[in-house]
Amino acid sequence: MAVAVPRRMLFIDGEWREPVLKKRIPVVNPSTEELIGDIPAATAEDVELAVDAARRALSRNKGKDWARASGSVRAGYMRAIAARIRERKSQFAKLEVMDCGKPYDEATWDMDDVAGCFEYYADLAEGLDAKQKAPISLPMESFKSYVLKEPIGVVGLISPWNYPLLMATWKVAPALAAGCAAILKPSELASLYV
Ligand SMILES: NC(=O)c1ccc[n+]([C@@H]2O[C@H](COP(=O)([O-])OP(=O)(O)OC[C@H]3O[C@@H](n4cnc5c(N)ncnc54)[C@H](O)[C@@H]3O)[C@@H](O)[C@H]2O)c1
Ligand SMILES: NCCCC=O
Repeated sequence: MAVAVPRRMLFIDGEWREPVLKKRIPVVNPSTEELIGDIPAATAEDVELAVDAARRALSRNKGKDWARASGSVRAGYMRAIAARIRERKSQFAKLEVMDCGKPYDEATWDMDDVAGCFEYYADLAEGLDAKQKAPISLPMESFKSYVLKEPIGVVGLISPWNYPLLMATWKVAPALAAGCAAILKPSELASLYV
């Protein structure tokens, strides 16, 4: 059942980095109470870097790369994430068993839910394209009005320990579908999947 615990780092600006202050948090397997590894402890310094990178990502290429890309472009990335989750389902499930003590079968169902959640929001992202600039009927023909759906920008997401990857996905997938840039702060109690 046990899998090798990878050495985790922070993913900021498209690359894996050590935290600025190099602090780490021990990871204990709740079933065996063994120390099985550690995870990076981000501090305000790392958050500043992440926020800065997220803002730059949103404005890159005048927003056309992500925030103002079509919903179907974003959906393509989200379906690719879902496919990779399915490919590595067993590995992720085993890490969650060691990380938060849930049964393997349940962790496996959770991974199916994770992939399904990315696909669900990919569908919604595609649906956004058809709704974009939907006209609003007004009583005077000299005025025109329509609905323009825009991402709110950079969002900060805090997720819990008990369904680590699934609860992160419940927050990350809708944010990506909407065209936001997301900064995820997973639980310090269960973050081996990151
Ligand atoms: N636990 C669940 O089953 C569940 C289900 C659905 C959604 N959620 C959502 O997940 C989120 C977390 O839920 P939870 O049950 O872990 O709640 P919680 O209140 O126990 O959250 C604790 C987490 O919040 C972090 N936190 C608190 N203040 C912070 C701060 N100022 N800066 C950075 N991190 C801070 C802690 O480090 C910890 O990781 C909530 O938004 C909750 O609505 C949880
Ligand atoms: N099936 C997942 C439920 C997660 C928490 O509300």
